[in-house]
Amino acid sequence: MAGVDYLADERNKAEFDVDSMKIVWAGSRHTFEVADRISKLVANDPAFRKDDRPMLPRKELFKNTLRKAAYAWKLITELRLSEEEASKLRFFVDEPAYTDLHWGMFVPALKGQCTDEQQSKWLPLAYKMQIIGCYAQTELGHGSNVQGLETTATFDPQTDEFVIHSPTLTSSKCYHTVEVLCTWWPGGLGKVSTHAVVYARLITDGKDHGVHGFIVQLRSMEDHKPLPGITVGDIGMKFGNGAYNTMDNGVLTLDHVRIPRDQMMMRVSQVTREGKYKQSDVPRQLVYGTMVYVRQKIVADASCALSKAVCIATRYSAVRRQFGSQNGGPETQSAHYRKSYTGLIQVIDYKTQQNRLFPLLASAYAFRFVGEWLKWLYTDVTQRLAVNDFSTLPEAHACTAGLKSLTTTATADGIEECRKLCGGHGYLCTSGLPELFAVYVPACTYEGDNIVLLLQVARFLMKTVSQIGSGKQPVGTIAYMGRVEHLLKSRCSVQRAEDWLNPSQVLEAFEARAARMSVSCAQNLSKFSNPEEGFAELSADLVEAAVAHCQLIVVSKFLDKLQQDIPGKGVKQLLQAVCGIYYLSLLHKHQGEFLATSYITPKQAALASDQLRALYSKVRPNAIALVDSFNYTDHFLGSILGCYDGNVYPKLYEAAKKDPLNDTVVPDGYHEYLKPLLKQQLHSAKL
Ligand SMILES: CCCCCCCCCCCCCC(=O)SCCNC(=O)CCNC(=O)[C@H](O)C(C)(C)COP(=O)(O)OP(=O)(O)OC[C@H]1O[C@@H](n2cnc3c(N)ncnc32)[C@H](O)[C@@H]1OP(=O)(O)O
Ligand SMILES: Cc1cc2nc3c(=O)[nH]c(=O)nc-3n(C[C@H](O)[C@H](O)[C@H](O)COP(=O)(O)OP(=O)(O)OC[C@H]3O[C@@H](n4cnc5c(N)ncnc54)[C@H](O)[C@@H]3O)c2cc1C
Repeated sequence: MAGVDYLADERNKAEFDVDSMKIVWAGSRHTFEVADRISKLVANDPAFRKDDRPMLPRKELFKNTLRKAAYAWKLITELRLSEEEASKLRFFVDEPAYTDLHWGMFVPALKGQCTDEQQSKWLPLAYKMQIIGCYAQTELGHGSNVQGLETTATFDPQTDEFVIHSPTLTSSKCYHTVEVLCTWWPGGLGKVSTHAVVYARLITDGKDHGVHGFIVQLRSMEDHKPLPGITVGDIGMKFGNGAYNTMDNGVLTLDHVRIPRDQMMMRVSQVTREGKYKQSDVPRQLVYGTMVYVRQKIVADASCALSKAVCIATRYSAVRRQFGSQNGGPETQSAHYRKSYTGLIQVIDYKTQQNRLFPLLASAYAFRFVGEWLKWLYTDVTQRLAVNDFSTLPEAHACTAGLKSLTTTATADGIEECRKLCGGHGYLCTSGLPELFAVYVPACTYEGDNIVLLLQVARFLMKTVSQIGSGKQPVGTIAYMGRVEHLLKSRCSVQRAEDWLNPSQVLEAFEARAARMSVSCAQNLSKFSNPEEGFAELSADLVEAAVAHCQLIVVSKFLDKLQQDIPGKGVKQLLQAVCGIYYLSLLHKHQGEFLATSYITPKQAALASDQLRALYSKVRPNAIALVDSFNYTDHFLGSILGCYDGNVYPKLYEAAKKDPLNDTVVPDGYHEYLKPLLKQQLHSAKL
């Protein structure tokens, strides 16, 4: 029946003010209002329909994405949307497209790597989309190993140009031979971009200066055909129907392509007219600056993807009933389970369901807050860099790399868990979860493979441990290492389950675990005469230490958030419970490490589990309101299982009827393949 809210009872149970929580989730009232307005604008416009994506053939799918992106741009210009509103519009359109790379990587690369003069030439064109750009770094043979890139940019002093070239064979220093060496993967490159920021080894006067960024025009502005020397195309279908196949990830070879000297991005280093290489006062690592920026964005995005999956799984878990009495008669399951008017048990009331779902709900909130903090950290480091203060760059690199790894791994795993939490129906495309997973999972690989990034964090940790006692006081997220002596000796003082709600107690537990794991790795490393050999041999332990450090950051930022003034009836109390679920579920999952480092005892671990169960009960009546606080429209969720009114079954039935396979009662192919088969069986049966 239209208009009935099947989740109304659930919503009435909420013990906190949902409207206030919506503002906490959005970050501010202003951000909430913008997001609310723009998400409704998108949801109410049929041009942004997306439920047909899994069914469309690739070419149609891609063209459809071009149409949506062009229409979105038309709206942005006609409605004179601000930068914030425009980026929200692209977000709520919710379709991977070349624009993600143009706005998300090309423009930031121009801003971060170009001189003021270069910016004044290129940025206005990019802002008006008179040129469309991508970020072309990864090659067929080199992704993680950026220093190993083989494309070259050789300065020609005769013409004042660089000659950009992809060699056809990898150089002999490689162990393997790749027949064609080309750029491979960049989004937006395959079919759309007119320009690219290409990363290549800079060679002047026969000397290799390592990898630098160059602005290269790829296609004619007249007819979109590739310019001379350029071969470019799409790399082919990727994981999942619909999903990321809206994006034209591309392949590019450059055959002695000439660009003017001033198209080298010259903020970090320059090549003079005479061909002299000059390094600015800024660290070379700033060439990697765009990656730091995007990793920070990816952390913020993780909470969006996870919260979407959690919203679907939570609403559906409240709708779905399994076991109990069919007719309100005697129970067939334990009386502990809350029963609905029908006598059937809502699956959300099973403790096993809560134990899988609520930590993910808590992670979505935790990632939201750590994402907010990381944005602050990034802004802070950018302001420092502007005045040549590079002191916080290593920490910013470690935090963005580590948190990108931690949050994307947990989110990808979490989306898949949400699919399983929805049982069989979670496997339907109409649940929204298969596509969400397929679109999200490459986040574990792009912008730095998650293990490779954790190894960067581990290097930072080992460096910090080696400097303990040198007088250099660790600061920021690593400040706890300054108290390492205390953390190595101290013991957890929890005596009752409620003691696990004490923030300082919790923080010390996570600090002690992280510090002990790092120190243990450093001690083991010191047994190797060759540190690099030791690092490689112990890399699995080092990755675990890096994860412990990153989890500590997320927990501490959630606890910090709770120190702030949070208005709204019951909002802070609920967030305290959610935060408790986040850290206690981590403690439970990594119990082995907390116990092995001897900070806690088995009894204290058991008390943590008792407290965790108590928090599940506290959160249960608020679960639907907690996911309503994300303020997602049904369009954005793209899921029948997660629809706001909970009217799941009729919608599933209607959607099934609309599947193209049901256009005819008798399927295409019946006369060719089924009828002869059935006839033959009939014939042999008669025999
Ligand atoms: C709305 C949602 C978001 C939207 C977003 C847009 C859409 C996105 C769509 C998806 C788009 C996907 C797009 C894509 O995928 S774009 C391609 C992304 N590619 C990668 O991420 C490659 C990953 N590899 C690397 O980053 C490097 O090669 C690593 C780091 C692994 C090693 O490197 P290398 O071998 O050279 O380094 P080293 O270990 O010798 O270390 C050397 C020194 O440098 C320091 N260091 C290293 N790195 C950084 C850094 N970054 N900032 C500051 N410092 C850094 C390091 O600490 C060390 O310092 P020290 O110890 O010497 O002091
Ligand atoms: C959907 C998608 C979009 C992308 N978009 C872009 C883009 O726009 N622009 C662009 O330039 N690139 C892009 N990429 C490329 C992406 O950045 C790389 O794939 C990524 O950096 C990983 O590098 P790789 O593929 O070389 O993985 P590899 O490094 O080959 O990883 C393979 C395995 O080796 C392991 N490994 C590698 N090195 C080490 C090590 N030192 N120690 C231990 N283990 C190691 C990894 O953990 C992994 O398990 C995209 C990739 C994808 C999937």
